[in-house]
Amino acid sequence: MGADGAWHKIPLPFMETLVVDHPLVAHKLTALRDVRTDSPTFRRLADELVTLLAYEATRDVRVTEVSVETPVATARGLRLAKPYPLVVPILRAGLGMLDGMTRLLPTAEVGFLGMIRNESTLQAETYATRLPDDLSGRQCFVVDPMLATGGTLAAAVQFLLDRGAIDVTAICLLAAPEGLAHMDKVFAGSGKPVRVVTAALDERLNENGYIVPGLGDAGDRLYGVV
Ligand SMILES: O=P(O)(O)OC[C@H]1O[C@H](OP(=O)(O)OP(=O)(O)O)[C@H](O)[C@@H]1O
Ligand SMILES: O=c1cc[nH]c(=O)[nH]1
Ligand SMILES: [Mg+2]
Repeated sequence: MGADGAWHKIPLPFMETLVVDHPLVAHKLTALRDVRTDSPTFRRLADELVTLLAYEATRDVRVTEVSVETPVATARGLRLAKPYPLVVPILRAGLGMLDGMTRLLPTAEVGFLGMIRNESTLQAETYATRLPDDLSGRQCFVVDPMLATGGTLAAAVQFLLDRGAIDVTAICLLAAPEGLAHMDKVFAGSGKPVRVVTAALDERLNENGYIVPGLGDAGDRLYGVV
């Protein structure tokens, strides 16, 4: 178990993977999965869940020592270190997690990746890239609700490592064993910390590459596509 039962790790050869164990996370995830949950509620739950997961996912965010004057005396404290982290939502579904992240990290810079999984090949295709060219020295947080085959997330993380990111943490609402194994294989030799923080490790992928039991297509459920 992790910090007093807050999370547990999935044993993988390389990549650190935390599953957050908290009754509020479990409660909200259960409602998110429910096919009867409508899009407005689905959006609210995704927003709330990412904030709960981000609390654990940002344990290693870099800080710097400062001192401030209180109304009473000088106090020593910490502030987020510069350069501030980069938050990268993967469009479309990652957008449903952006507000929850920037609420917790208001000074973070936001980059964007537009990616879509070709549903016949299950390969990720990138249609939009808005990232800083130079990420040297930067911590990055990628948000995408679903880690299924891992093709999308692996490509997204690679974009960031190629630009010099020093560590990348992916926050996903659900992960499949196949996706974690793929990420672990792809980044085993990268020499840079890549980690995943999620609310649940589901059973498997079905023949269409959907997470079982999962929650369906996250983008469609977020944006009312029926
Ligand atoms: O791990 P993978 O097998 O790559 O699948 C996961 C990806 O699939 C979904 O995106 P989708 O391609 O449906 O685009 P959308 O977010 O716009 O719905 C989801 O939002 C992830 O990005
Ligand atoms: O279950 C899945 C798998 C990929 N993408 C989704 O949105 N849901
Ligand atoms: Mg989708």
